[in-house]
Amino acid sequence: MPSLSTSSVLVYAAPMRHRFRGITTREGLLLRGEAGWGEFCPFAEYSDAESVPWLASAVEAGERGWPEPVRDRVPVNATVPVLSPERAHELVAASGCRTAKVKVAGAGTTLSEDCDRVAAVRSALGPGGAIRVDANMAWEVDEAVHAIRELDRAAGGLEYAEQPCASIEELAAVRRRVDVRIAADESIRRAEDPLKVAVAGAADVAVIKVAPLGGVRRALRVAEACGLPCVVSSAVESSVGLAAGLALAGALPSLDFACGLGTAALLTDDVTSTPLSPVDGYLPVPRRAPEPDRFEAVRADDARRAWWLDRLARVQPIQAAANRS
Ligand SMILES: O=C(O)CCC(=O)c1ccccc1C(=O)O
Ligand SMILES: [Mg+2]
Repeated sequence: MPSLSTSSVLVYAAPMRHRFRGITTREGLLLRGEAGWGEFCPFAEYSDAESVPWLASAVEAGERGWPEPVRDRVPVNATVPVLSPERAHELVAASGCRTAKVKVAGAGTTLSEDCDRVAAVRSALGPGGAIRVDANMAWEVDEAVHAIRELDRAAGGLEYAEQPCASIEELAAVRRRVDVRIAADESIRRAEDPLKVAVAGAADVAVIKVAPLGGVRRALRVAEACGLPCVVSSAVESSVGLAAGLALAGALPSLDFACGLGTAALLTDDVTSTPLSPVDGYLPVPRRAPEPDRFEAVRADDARRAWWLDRLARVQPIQAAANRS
């Protein structure tokens, strides 16, 4: 993106319905190229170097667009933050989704609270639904083995447990000891070598995210190389960023599980009047990102806009150089 006029750069700040990953407002920068809109939204604490693939993903959307899809819709999971059982039940029942991903092991919470939340989600889904849990690396191996067994019982069967521990070696150790499938998330998106996970026999499922992997094409290569069934998941972007995730899910040769792309529901508002909110548990595979025609509703203040423009200006030259080499 050689010259970005400021009119084609929008910075949004959308409040979240529930605290998620420690954040209460999701921010990001939208940029427009020949092919459409792209989203650049690394989390605030990410370094400039870590933000490079996120920009590559936005530039791909803006300048090239995405490869041809092989399906026109994608099943998605409801994403359940650390909430009371009552609110978790409500959220899942209202989602229309047949799969729910429940966040567990949140700071200051107990396993018994997690079990109660998971049981409430089962009652909302009924016996035919699928429940997965995500511990975001919170457990040690023994703790994970114990928690996964308890949660599996409380859920009446878990589809998989996502990233129970931090390291690949720990994931492999847990996987040998439990009957529940193990999914790798952080191990893939922040690993130097994303494929190490499969090699180590550490996971049954790979969670892949477009932005941290540097765009749809690069994520497709990671998916192919890892040789595992993939779940495409969001980084809780606006619908502009979600569209890239759907393009990836739409282009994967096979898709065996629901994707974590139903996260528009976690934001109180979106940048577009045509948000990618699931209907009956599915999202369409779009050819390009939706127009941010409701951007005014979530326009960031001048200070946050300046912060994002600064970040973009620092990351752009690094990304452009990486692209050339
Ligand atoms: O997978 C989902 O259902 C939603 C996406 C999600 O959970 C997520 C969103 C932002 C950052 C991290 C994660 C995660 O999977 O850990
Ligand atoms: Mg995860």
